[in-house]
Amino acid sequence: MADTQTDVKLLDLVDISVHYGAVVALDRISLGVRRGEAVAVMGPNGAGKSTVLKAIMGLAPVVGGEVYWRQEPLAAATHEIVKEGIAFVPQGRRVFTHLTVAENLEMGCLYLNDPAEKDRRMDSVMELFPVLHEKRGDLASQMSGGQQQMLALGRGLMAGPEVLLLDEPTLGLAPIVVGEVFQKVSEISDRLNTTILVVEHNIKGVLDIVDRAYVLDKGRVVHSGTPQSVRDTDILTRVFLGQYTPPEEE
Ligand SMILES: Nc1ncnc2c1ncn2[C@@H]1O[C@H](COP(=O)(O)OP(=O)(O)OP(=O)(O)O)[C@@H](O)[C@H]1O
Repeated sequence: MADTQTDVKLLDLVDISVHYGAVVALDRISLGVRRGEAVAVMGPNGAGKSTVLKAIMGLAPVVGGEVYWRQEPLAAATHEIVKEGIAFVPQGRRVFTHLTVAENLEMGCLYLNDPAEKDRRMDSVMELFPVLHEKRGDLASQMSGGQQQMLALGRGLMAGPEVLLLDEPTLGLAPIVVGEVFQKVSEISDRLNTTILVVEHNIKGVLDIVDRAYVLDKGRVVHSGTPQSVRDTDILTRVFLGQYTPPEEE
């Protein structure tokens, strides 16, 4: 459960702007996640959702603002961020298809020089995802899309993260599998108490498993609050139909 008594964020983006040349992908957005929370980032295509995660990972051209991690500016290089306790599960799963399931999982904690801890994490991931245990010797290429997504989540967990960043975990999956992925994300949040920031296009599914949500439109936060606060407004309809006008322009 999140520490909702305080507004202290474990991961906090303050006034972040990202420009890709003339394209303003993020325009002074502020959003964050408290320890133990599961938070969704939603919005139409091109709203800037993936860029939020890339800005945290040092993979986007941030031109203004600051990313704070445990209340200090996040200064680690992209390849070092996982050691800080932040794991990124990218869009499209990106598993290593020519490696086995177990080898893919090991890739999640390459930097770890503690075989006992590696085994402990492997056991914990296999317990959470029985299918990965069952198929541990199979090539990842032999797995279905849903199983590859479980593998991608498992690989992220092998880093032993405090925060898991998930970019569209249900994209391209069959409806029946979508429910299973949300169920697993929910278990990761509830059972492992891992803090989660998830970008997701499946509004209904994601609102059922998060504590809070941000709605983005054209690089700005246009709503933030509990899932119920999102359901109670017509903000999503307006942004998805392109009918949202920022207050200062109304
Ligand atoms: N590498 C890039 N070069 C140029 N423009 C980019 C790049 N990456 C993203 N953009 C632009 O930045 C804006 C935000 O993109 P982003 O991918 O973050 O949106 P999104 O909300 O995740 O969209 P989607 O739901 O389609 O994935 C878009 O206008 C996009 O075209």
